[in-house]
Amino acid sequence: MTDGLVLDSIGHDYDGVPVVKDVSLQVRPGELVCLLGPSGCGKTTTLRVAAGLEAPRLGRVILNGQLVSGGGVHLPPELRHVGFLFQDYALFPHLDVLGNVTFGLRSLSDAEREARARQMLAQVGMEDYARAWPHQLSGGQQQRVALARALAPSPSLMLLDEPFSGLDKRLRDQVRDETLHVLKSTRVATLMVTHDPEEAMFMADRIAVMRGGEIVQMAAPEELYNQPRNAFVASFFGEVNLLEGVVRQGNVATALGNFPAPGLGEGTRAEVLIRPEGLSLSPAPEGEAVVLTARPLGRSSLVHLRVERAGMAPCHLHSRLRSGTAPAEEQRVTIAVDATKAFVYPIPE
Ligand SMILES: Nc1ncnc2c1ncn2[C@@H]1O[C@H](COP(=O)(O)OP(=O)(O)OP(=O)(O)O)[C@@H](O)[C@H]1O
Repeated sequence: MTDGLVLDSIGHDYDGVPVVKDVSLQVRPGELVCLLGPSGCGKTTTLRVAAGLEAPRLGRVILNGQLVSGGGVHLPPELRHVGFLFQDYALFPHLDVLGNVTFGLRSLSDAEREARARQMLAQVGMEDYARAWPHQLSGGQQQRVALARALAPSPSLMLLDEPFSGLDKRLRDQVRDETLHVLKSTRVATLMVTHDPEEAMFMADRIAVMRGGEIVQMAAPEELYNQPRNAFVASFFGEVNLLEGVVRQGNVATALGNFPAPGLGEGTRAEVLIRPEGLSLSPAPEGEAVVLTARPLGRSSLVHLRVERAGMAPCHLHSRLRSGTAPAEEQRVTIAVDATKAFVYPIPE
């Protein structure tokens, strides 16, 4: 038996238009997995399938070893033992905080319900607000109560859909941090939808990057950043410099020199993506690049470069350097490339 959530070859469409295509993933107890991708790529539909709000057209959903969707079975959400946290926290306005958190604890005695609810409120730092009304709470406080309410029945799976997008930036960072710690301490399996790569990297043990209804790559954040499978994933996780060329004898020739292109055939058009922090600069009167501007951005500086190499079209690149180490404007420099921050992919025909 596999604990946690298993989505096995899920396919779903609306009015005959496929929006989720052959999605398989697993979320283990104690693990937080993010579905990440641009608007309309099928993240929410995948989450709704896991919740039981949609019956998938293809594939199976298995929760703690029990088949809950597929093969003629479809268990409704209320029988799945799943906790929800969505963007609009939707606390019940006619119940106070304690009433909201005890709401889902039907099978316990009154005293047990209250004890459990108070325990959950303490876990999210809201024990002093048990008798407050939702409208008296800030957005962040409402979100914490919603988290306590969702976790109170000890669900076997938590589903979060853009849960922080209604909060302003400073509050969002704080609530995100608290939510991560509470989820981790309860060891509940969690599947979360976000379109924000930074948020996914902050929250997730593993991220499933989606595009056009499919999972393009699923891995730990570090692996996605350092070993992206294609140009879409590489550029989704941060700025990249883009150079193009044609493969000759196993290399792509660019304005920054040759890059190995293992596995790509002679004459293949290829793109080289290099993260700005992968370009380091040394002042040199005969250098191939000139500094256009250098902008301090807190801990780092972003240097704009114009690269001129004989026989190649000039190109504009960005280098990100430790603050205080940027060369002066109009300085000539040579560029060294950190090969671990450069990625070569064939350009699709
Ligand atoms: N109930 C529905 N009926 C018809 N089409 C729908 C329905 N729900 C979603 N869609 C469409 O299915 C596609 C996938 O939507 P989904 O909400 O799963 O994507 P998403 O990645 O979560 O995007 P977003 O971040 O914008 O919510 C979109 O093209 C959307 O317009």
